[in-house]
Amino acid sequence: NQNSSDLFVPDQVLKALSNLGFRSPKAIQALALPPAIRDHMDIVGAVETGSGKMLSFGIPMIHHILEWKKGVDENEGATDGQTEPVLSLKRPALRKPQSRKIHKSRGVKM
Ligand SMILES: Nc1ncnc2c1ncn2[C@@H]1O[C@H](COP(=O)(O)OP(=O)(O)OP(=O)(O)O)[C@@H](O)[C@H]1O
Repeated sequence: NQNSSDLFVPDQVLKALSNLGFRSPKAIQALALPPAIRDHMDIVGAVETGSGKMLSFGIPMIHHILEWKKGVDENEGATDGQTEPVLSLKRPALRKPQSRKIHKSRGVKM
């Protein structure tokens, strides 16, 4: 099993995942996370239901939001000329417990 720390997942997200009992990535996550997080690539992945797709795109989204937030904080709150991330999930995805818990632990409003 590949360790989650090899996947370029931010430390605070790793901690949140560990608190949820997620200690090693599912196959789709191990494949999708490095190119999505490190290389900012767009990914198309097809695996059967329940294989872990949600966090394959959810974790890179959180990573990009944290990067954006860091930029805003460093500019003392100024957002001029910056793009604000908008997270839009369909209802079934929002109902998933890992969505709520990860966002809550990072203080991101949903
Ligand atoms: N790395 C992980 N370790 C342990 N459990 C995980 C991990 N990633 C996801 N899970 C759990 O596996 C289950 C299925 O994951 P998920 O909902 O992301 O699959 P999915 O492929 O998005 O499914 P669907 O196609 O139905 O949307 C969930 O209960 C989720 O909490």
